[in-house]
Amino acid sequence: MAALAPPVAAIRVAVRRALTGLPSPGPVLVACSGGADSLALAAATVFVAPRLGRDTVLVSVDHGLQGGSAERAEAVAGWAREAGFTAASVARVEVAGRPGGPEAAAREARYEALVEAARQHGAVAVLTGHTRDDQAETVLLALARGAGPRGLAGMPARRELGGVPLLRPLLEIGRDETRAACAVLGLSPWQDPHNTDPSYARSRVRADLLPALVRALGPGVVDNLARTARLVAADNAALDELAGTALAAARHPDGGLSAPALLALTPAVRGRVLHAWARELGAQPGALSHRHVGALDALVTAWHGQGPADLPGGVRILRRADRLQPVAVG
Ligand SMILES: Nc1ncnc2c1ncn2[C@@H]1O[C@H](COP(=O)(O)OP(=O)(O)OP(=O)(O)O)[C@@H](O)[C@H]1O
Repeated sequence: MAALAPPVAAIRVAVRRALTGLPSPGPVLVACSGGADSLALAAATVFVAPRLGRDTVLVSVDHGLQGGSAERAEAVAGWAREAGFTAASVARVEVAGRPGGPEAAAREARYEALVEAARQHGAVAVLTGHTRDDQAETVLLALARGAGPRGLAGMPARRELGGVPLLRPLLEIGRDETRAACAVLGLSPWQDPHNTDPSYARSRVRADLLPALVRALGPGVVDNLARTARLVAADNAALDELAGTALAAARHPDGGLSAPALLALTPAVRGRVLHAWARELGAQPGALSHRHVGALDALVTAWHGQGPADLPGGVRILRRADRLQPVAVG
């Protein structure tokens, strides 16, 4: 019997590891664009999941943004049925009219459709094909925009998505391995023109920055960036836990927070407490910047009778005596 090609084996092992951690029985849903990463993921999942007693569902999202997108999504779903997926379908989404840039709008529409499909099929997890290279790009982009530890932690291997776990089993697999696996399996991945379009920052990182870093610093760079993300994520989890305890201790029954209690915290924990509190009060995480948290922090650490801090989502915080208090705007 011929030996299993190493990239195929590595991807199957990664998928098996991710699925073995799922607590409840039920099908898993693979989000597949037809690109090399998610195609390799789909091929591994349809091999591994049935051996663990799980059904498999594949969904290909048609964003309707490029000519031929509907046909391509249908072709991916057709391949999946032949490959042995229990169910495979195309989800057509409307991207226009959503807030944010086109990439963000497409992502939001895609995730909504995936959650809806997961509900329909009773899927216990949604799997995406993000790789170690995607993670390295995410870390570099976060570093360049000064995102802080939350951004440097990159993408988690698991998070909640509308009540369904979102799993990224390939975060420690290289893009060269997904391409090699597709080649070995005789699969022809689709090349997304967006991935090479220089008008996207991520494409420029992929095409120019990462190759330049590898040339300058050696081939271990991608792996090291991904490891940085894992290390920072672990520190973030510890700091978030401390912040949760500190937030509870600083709370006043009237809904405010004690300024002296906040002042006694280390800046790293205080920043997280204020960030968590602002989110709890309704400030949208995507719009909540360092500047907003800095204005809240100044009410604690640089108090000189200044006016309120206005946060996104119509949240206003002012300081009264020794307390930070939310007040109605308008
Ligand atoms: N149109 C789509 N339909 C279903 N899932 C998608 C679609 N686009 C992206 N995804 C999911 O999101 C993941 C990340 O997509 P993104 O386009 O950011 O990265 P990528 O590295 O180009 O992935 P791929 O090679 O699989 O297209 C994909 O691996 C896939 O699981």
